Amino acid sequence: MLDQVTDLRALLKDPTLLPNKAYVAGQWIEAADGKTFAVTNPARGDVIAHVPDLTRADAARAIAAADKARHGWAQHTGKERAAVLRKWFDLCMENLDDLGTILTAEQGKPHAEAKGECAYGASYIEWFAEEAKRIYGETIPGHQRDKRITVIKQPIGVACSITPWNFPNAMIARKAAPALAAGCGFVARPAAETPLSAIALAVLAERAGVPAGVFSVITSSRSSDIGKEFCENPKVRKLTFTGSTEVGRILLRQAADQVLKCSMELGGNAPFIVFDDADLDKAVEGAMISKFRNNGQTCVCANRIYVQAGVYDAFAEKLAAAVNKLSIGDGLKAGTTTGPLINEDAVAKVEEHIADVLASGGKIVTGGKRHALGGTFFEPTVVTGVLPTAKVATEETFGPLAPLFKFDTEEEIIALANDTIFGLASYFYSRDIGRITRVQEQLEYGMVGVNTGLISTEVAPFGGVKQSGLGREGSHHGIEDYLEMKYICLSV
Ligand SMILES: NC(=O)C1=CN([C@@H]2O[C@H](COP(=O)(O)OP(=O)(O)OC[C@H]3O[C@@H](n4cnc5c(N)ncnc54)[C@H](OP(=O)(O)O)[C@@H]3O)[C@@H](O)[C@H]2O)C=CC1
Ligand SMILES: O=C(O)[C@H](O)CS(=O)(=O)O
Repeated sequence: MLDQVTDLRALLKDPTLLPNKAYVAGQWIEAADGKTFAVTNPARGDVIAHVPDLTRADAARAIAAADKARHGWAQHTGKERAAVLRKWFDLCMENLDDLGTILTAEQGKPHAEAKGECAYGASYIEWFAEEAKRIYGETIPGHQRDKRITVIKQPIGVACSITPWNFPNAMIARKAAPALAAGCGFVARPAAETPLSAIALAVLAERAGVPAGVFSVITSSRSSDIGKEFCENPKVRKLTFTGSTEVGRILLRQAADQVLKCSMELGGNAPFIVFDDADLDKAVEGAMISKFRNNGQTCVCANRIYVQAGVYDAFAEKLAAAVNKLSIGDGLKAGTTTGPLINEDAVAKVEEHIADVLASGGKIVTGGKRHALGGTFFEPTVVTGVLPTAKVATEETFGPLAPLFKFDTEEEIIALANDTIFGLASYFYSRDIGRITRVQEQLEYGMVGVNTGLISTEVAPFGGVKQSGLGREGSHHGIEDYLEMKYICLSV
């Protein structure tokens, strides 16, 4: 338990996973001015570590080191880079228990779920270890008799990442893995709330043989300063960001001056649709995983739950019964299924959305208020009678609120589901193949779960359309964002 731990390392099998330093140019460093910032456990509010509060100058040093080290790294064969990434994957899996403890302590999700995230993150390292060997070019029949045309793919150069607190391991792994597989240099800046998972990943990358300078981790509370360095430093050729659409817009504006290539995994507002012909028990199972994974703090969470009129009451009753089985508590306590929210702002957002639903006649079926545990713990909540004009219909709750909207027809629900600036994930349950075919093609989203509430995997292209992002992560598509295509015309 973390009741009064002032140093998380006391809970680890391998305390060397947390040097509580930043990793820059192959060195474990403090901030030049000695400044640090505290990392707190959201379940208890106690400080579990202090890490260096690096500056823009430190980020510039990491970028310069990456720009120097990347050339030697790119001269490795794909197979040689694959071997290093495979070793990194193996070390992540060997240290899964400790990586999970670190993640739970800084982010709050239950230990089993945290280990699941770290295995999910490692799966991207494993996947791109394999993709490193398959960066193929092509030959094209010449347009003239004396011309020979080839196309080769080369690493884009220095890539920088900015990642959120909700998946502090997997979001970095999902970016660093393709970048390193492609032969890039990589500088990661994790969220200030959750820097420890990134530090542990760097420890294991160093042990796996990633050359000094190729991979750096900038721990800093100065997100804007570091972001500006990433966008303005001419040595940087790629920015990859996961976080809110609001911050994504800021970064895209900043990146424009350098015409910086950007990948953006941004906000979502996923519809979860249950048709009359659905298997209700499977739909409830899918709604639970989609809505309450990470306590509702994922970009692909069901944000709006639409239930066709004929099964609305039955679904609401079944969902509330499942929600009431959740076990709220400290993520390091055995049996916990749901941890705290990340901070007070997150609690306020959930309270705001619930109050808004109630003000327009909605009803609480279960939950609805802060949990008796106090702090940022919140009762998982189901509300009915939600109107299309509710805030939760257009804003991302990012918390444990399941708002049930009623609908009548297929045409009506397609229009409602698509009526958003977002387009990341969507889900629907039906057993009618004609309806499944029509609906999956009409939903304007980057990802569609049909009769499932969990779609994230390294083998498929993860990403959104509209204002949910640019580019895809994972799958054989994921490495393309870290490569440049070169056309060579040889006159013979
Ligand atoms: N599409 C996807 O895959 C995902 C999308 N998201 C979205 O992100 C939001 C929740 O995550 P949250 O962390 O609050 O999102 P934020 O967008 O607030 O923060 C994301 C990251 O950006 C950093 N940041 C914030 N402002 C700036 C800036 N001006 N310049 C550079 N970096 C900055 C943050 O640093 P710091 O926290 O230290 O300030 C953090 O590391 C939700 O909207 C969610 O939907 C989240 C995860 C995945
Ligand atoms: O940050 C997120 O919300 C993740 O992208 C969700 S997932 O990849 O773990 O599904």
